[in-house]
Amino acid sequence: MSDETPSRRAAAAFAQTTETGTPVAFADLVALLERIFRRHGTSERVAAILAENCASCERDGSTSHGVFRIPGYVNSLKSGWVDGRAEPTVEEAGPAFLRVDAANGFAQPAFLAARDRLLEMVRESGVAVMAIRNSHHFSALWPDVEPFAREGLVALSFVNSFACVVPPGGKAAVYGTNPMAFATPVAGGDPMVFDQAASSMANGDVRIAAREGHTIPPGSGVDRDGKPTTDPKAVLDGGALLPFGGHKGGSIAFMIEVLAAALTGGKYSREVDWSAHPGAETPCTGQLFIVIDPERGGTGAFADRVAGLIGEVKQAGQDRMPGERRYARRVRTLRDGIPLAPARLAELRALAGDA
Ligand SMILES: NC(=O)C1=CN([C@@H]2O[C@H](COP(=O)(O)OP(=O)(O)OC[C@H]3O[C@@H](n4cnc5c(N)ncnc54)[C@H](OP(=O)(O)O)[C@@H]3O)[C@@H](O)[C@H]2O)C=CC1
Ligand SMILES: O=C([O-])C1=[NH+]CCC1
Repeated sequence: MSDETPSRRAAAAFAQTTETGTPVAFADLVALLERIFRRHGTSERVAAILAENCASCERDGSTSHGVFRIPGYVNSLKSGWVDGRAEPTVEEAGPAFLRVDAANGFAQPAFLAARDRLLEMVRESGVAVMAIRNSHHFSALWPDVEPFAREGLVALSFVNSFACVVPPGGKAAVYGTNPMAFATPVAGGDPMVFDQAASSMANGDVRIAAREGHTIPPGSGVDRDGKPTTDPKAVLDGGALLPFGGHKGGSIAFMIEVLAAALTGGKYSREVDWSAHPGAETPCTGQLFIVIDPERGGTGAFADRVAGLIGEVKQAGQDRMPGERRYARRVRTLRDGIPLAPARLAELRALAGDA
């Protein structure tokens, strides 16, 4: 399998340093992360949800949003920027529209608080929308959407983040790295899930590249003077990323600001102001879900048709579909343990207060 996206190359470079680390069983990693979250002020429920989510990212090799992010979660909690005990409120805005106020808490517990009702709405109406606001999303999106596809549904999700991406030709960062994810059932196989930033790279991968001393690919970002740079530190220090694919990625970043912020009542990436909370890292914005029952299309063969299309794509020469790398790593790490660099493991144990 080739891994040619710039951010995947950066993540792979990071992953290589951890592949040789201490193998940790998935359940043990979840338990360790849960202790960290509880120790830093989240409720038991929030700790369990975030620990499972973050450990799943590490298990699947989504390293830009795995345990690398734990100090960021902790710093946001310590700074008082995010409420680890927030109680989301769920409101019905119509027969197929849920509005969720995450109350300055994390996005995943807010999402899970409304998920069962969303599923009922999809079964009743064939489609339903969940609009979450005042939510901190600091993770990958695939853990949110993959389970829908395993339940036979098509799901889309969009999140905006904090201003660190300039519009094409622009000088000021307006957009976040703004990921979107899509998940569909596939007959006889795992769901096809793609989950990608609207920027050339995720901010997390730029930070990993800076920490590991790697350059980033040409065309990924600009420095504080708007000049192209391959130095990740210049991007982080007053510079910015570019959207992927020029104006086309710029339009997707724009759409995601509209769907995840304007529509939900969350903040635009540009409006995120954490200056009063030094150390905070989790952007407080919004998230939109659209979930569809594909059986309402009436073909009776939806998942077979998708499987057929994937067959044709591969026959035409694409060596793998999005998600397949993650699934392969999931099998491997559930069997052999998740390799963690000893220094990283020690850091996590210290954050958990382990002796
Ligand atoms: N919460 C937030 O605000 C943000 C979160 N993120 C998260 O960061 C993560 C990384 O984003 P990004 O760097 O854009 O992702 P990548 O470019 O690494 O990957 C994007 C998608 O393309 C797939 N893919 C990668 N290489 C190939 C290939 N050679 N052939 C076919 N498919 C391929 C990946 O599948 P696979 O996973 O199987 O490799 C993935 O679904 C995402 O999970 C995203 O949600 C990003 C920005 C902000
Ligand atoms: O990697 C990224 O771009 C981000 N992850 C969470 C907020 C932004």
